[in-house]
Amino acid sequence: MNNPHSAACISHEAVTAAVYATPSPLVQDAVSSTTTFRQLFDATSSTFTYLLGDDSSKTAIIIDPVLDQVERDLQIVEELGLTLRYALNTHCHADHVTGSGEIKKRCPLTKSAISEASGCKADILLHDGDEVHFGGNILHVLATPGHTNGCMSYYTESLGGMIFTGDTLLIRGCGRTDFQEGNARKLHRSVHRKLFTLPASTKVYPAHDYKGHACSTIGEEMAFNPRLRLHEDAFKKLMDDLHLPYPKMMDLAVPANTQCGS
Ligand SMILES: N[C@@H](CCC(=O)N[C@@H](CSS)C(=O)NCC(=O)O)C(=O)O
Repeated sequence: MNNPHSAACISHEAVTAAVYATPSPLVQDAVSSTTTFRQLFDATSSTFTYLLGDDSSKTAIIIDPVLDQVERDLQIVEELGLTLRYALNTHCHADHVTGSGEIKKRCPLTKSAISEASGCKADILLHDGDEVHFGGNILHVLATPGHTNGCMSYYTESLGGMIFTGDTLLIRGCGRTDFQEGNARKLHRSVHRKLFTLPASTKVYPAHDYKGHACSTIGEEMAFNPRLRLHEDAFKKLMDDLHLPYPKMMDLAVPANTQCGS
């Protein structure tokens, strides 16, 4: 099924208005039964995978699974008695192969999802303002292009407010913008116009960390992120001058991830 509106979404306008207002009315009125949250790490690619479970319905979602860690991830899902409904990707990763396809093979009830703008195949193609429901919980989909054109961040009011930023916003850093339609100005605008309008207490969970961090908050990143504190022109110059080597697995990962969980 390629239509997200039947499977995962309602009321785009209401969500968009609520998510961008500060403080969000949804944050104040949130009713949620998410009590299971796991941050998992793949040391080879320095990738974080997130598992969120709804304790009432025992349904769960996984964000940015890594192929090499599917065994580990599904063991936790099983041990906690959860049923995976969605395997979401924040974008088409260039440094590792997504676990979505393998998870779908082993858990037939799980649907893969990624943004339509990514150009990747998946069961559900997401758009800005969509919602992903699991049990009593809602994940709000925010388009945050810049690292790639199809980058999405996922926001939930559960557990005091969490944003899964993919490679858009890293802790005290951000995703590079020198390939896969990367665009420094777009990334700066995504962060300042969307992520930095969330409540300051919102916890930030990125897709990667290379320095030993695990979590931050929107308020902390607004104050201390050395890249995103810069104005747009200075940010673009900094990003244009990074000259980082390409990810080792890029030539394998991008074609594989374009097929995603199809
Ligand atoms: N050495 C790693 C790749 C490291 C890297 O380029 N990370 C990306 C995200 S994965 S495409 C990035 O945006 N980094 C930002 C930065 O400032 O380092 C490998 O070979 O896989």
